[in-house]
Amino acid sequence: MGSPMTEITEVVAAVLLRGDAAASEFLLAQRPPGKVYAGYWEFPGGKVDPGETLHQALVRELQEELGITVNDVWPWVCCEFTYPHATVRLRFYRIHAWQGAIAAIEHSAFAWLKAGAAACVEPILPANGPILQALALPPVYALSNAEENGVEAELLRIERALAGGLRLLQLRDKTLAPARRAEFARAVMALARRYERYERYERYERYEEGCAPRVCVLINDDQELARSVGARGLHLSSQQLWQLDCRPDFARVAASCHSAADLARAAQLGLDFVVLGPLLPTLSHPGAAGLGWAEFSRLVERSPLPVYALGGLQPEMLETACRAGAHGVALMRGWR
Ligand SMILES: Nc1nc2c([nH]c(=O)n2[C@H]2C[C@H](O)[C@@H](COP(=O)(O)OP(=O)(O)OP(=O)(O)O)O2)c(=O)[nH]1
Repeated sequence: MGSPMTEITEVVAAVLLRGDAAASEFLLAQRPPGKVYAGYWEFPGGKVDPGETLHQALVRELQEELGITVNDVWPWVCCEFTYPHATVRLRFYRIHAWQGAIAAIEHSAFAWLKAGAAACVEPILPANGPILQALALPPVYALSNAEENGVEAELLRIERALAGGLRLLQLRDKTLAPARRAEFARAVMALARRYERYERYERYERYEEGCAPRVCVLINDDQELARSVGARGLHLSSQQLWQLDCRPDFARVAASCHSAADLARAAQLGLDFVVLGPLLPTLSHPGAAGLGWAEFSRLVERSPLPVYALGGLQPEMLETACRAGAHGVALMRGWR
């Protein structure tokens, strides 16, 4: 028999969401007196009973705790955390629809919080800090494609997209000549600054001066360029993922992953999110078979980091991706 410290308690937790993607809110609930961590705020949910599937446990917990019925749930991130009382494996699910009115059957109070803004309740269960950060990520991660579109046309596309609400952009274009790429990066940063609005985000020390930029540009592969143009984000290739021994010092760090080992490495380095692919055959690699949705789901099932699906996707595939466990979609051609 294993010692209690090595046993893992399986827990399911629900991120109930309302509003559209641009201004969504999620529900936190306050743990009642008598429970461990009484008074702390959590996502509704609880332990999986013996013999139950994760889905059955989630449906039961939400009926017992909130009096609502759910059936359409999207698997999202999974993290392990060791408390003095137990080591838990928390499976988070995003839920956009339910039947019944939410009632405080077991909790002391509820609060709807704006995704990406400072949490207005405290204390929050210690395992949940990264979860709130993940909720601040938008559904689309846009990848620049100046190589195909030309720099001027790409700047126009970026400006239009920023005006339309794009918040997460990777400057890719690895084959542009270095001076041209630097010029492009400076121009992209100038655009991003024009569309940047700051929101208070004081809980997470990673952000300078307690603020999270609403628009984040991540430079692919080049820390020096990222610093020289003032980008707050860095995107690592899967190769760099294995060359670095610690997380580079940027507000947001992401990486490209192709395997379970890459995903584990990104989590170990404490990155913010990853892209995983290629999902489907792409225009750039037409002959290569993609992972497909079933393999994608299998790979992301235990990922503590939010995952964007990448490769041959269209914006309309966002929901399919989310049902497979993705946080969102990374697009090179389909964003506008
Ligand atoms: N429900 C929930 N539990 C969380 C979250 N974050 C987090 O670390 N946990 C931990 C706290 C607990 O150790 C464990 C959940 O156990 P619990 O005591 O709430 O489980 P339960 O509802 O089945 O309650 P009980 O029958 O044991 O009284 O997971 C979260 O966001 N939601």
